[in-house]
Amino acid sequence: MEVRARAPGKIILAGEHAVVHGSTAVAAAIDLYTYISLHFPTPAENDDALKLHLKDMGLEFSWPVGRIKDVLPEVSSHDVSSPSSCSLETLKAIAALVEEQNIPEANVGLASGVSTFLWMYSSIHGYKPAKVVVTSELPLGSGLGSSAAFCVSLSAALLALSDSVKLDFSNQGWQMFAETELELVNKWAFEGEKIIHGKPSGIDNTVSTYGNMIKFKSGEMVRIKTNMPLKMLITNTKVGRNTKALVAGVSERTVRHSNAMSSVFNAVDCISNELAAIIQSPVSDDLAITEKEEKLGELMEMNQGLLQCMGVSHASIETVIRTTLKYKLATKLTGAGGGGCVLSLLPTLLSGTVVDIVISELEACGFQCLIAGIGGNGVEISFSPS
Ligand SMILES: Nc1ncnc2c1ncn2[C@@H]1O[C@H](COP(=O)(O)OP(=O)(O)O)[C@@H](O)[C@H]1O
Ligand SMILES: C[C@@](O)(CCOP(=O)(O)O)CC(=O)O
Ligand SMILES: [Mg+2]
Repeated sequence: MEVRARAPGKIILAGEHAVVHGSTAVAAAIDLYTYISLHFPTPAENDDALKLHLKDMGLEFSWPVGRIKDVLPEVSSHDVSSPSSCSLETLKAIAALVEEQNIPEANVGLASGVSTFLWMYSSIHGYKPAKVVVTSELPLGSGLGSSAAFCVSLSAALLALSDSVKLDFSNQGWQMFAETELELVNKWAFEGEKIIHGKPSGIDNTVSTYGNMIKFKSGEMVRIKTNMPLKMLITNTKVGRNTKALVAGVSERTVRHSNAMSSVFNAVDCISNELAAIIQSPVSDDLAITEKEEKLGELMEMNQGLLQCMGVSHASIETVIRTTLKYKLATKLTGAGGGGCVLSLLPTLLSGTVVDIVISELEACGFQCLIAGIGGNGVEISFSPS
């Protein structure tokens, strides 16, 4: 039996970083996915290793299950139905297992993903041999939530073949989990995100699990139904950055200037709530849509100004803002910032020719542009006999 899981990436329309400090944020799933396949060897295959194949990078890792048991003797006693956090001590032991694999210098960022894998796998399946293959359509470390899509798809695949979840294996094609199972998938994924992000708000794993569009505050999600067409140009500045370091930087600034930062976070909270209200309000005609788009654009620009206050913008992001402003497009960073991806709102009445010109100007700067579908399904799984 083999299971495949796929989980989407996301864009944050408003509220990144502030959401870590209790403000509201608004996020939507995008139609770019991370895929995980999980296969338990048959006795005939006589394999006693846990194998992880990161196909896009051409990297394969393998641990004898006995070695994992020696290094992590406690981890398999986890109650799968109630996830808890990975302790610092366990994380240190896992780091030794990761180090043995000699991840190439150019891919060191993957170490936290590999640690997350080892912890989630052994917590849910103990010391059982398996082969796990990962592929992703998402750029890693770019603000589109690759870390959450990885944790959610991994959590879904692992739980799908665990005793804690009951599923219909005979179903063909992609299928969704029931509500209580989704909750468990999301909880495990959040614990995984903690290993990668340090202090995640939970918005990324939640939108990747449930899909569509959500409003999120202090761990609570409210589903949003869009009442207007929403088209965003996503520009990847290709400047690498790390969410954990950026989140920590904002926290340090919050300690230094607590009153000023709490006003910034409060302003972001108002922006996210207003943005969500606009997206949800009914529209009667094209004029109403144009008015709503103008308000959304203004709110995105205000949010970007506040992200700059938090210290998470970057020269490459400012270049995208300047370039798109020539065509009157509103732009803000999405995700952790510091480089990574930037969103520009494409109004409904904007001509395709202008969009093409903006894209070619941005690509001439060395950036990469894409227009992703917004608001699709969350995590799904599919079974195949093998
Ligand atoms: N497909 C994947 N395989 C292995 N690790 C992954 C994968 N996707 C994400 N990760 C982990 O997540 C990290 C990127 O997460 P992060 O810095 O939060 O950026 P983002 O979530 O915006 O892409 C990677 O460096 C890696 O450790
Ligand atoms: C900055 C933050 O708000 C979003 C991070 O998203 P990403 O990992 O850059 O895709 C952090 C969080 O909410 O956990
Ligand atoms: Mg992330």
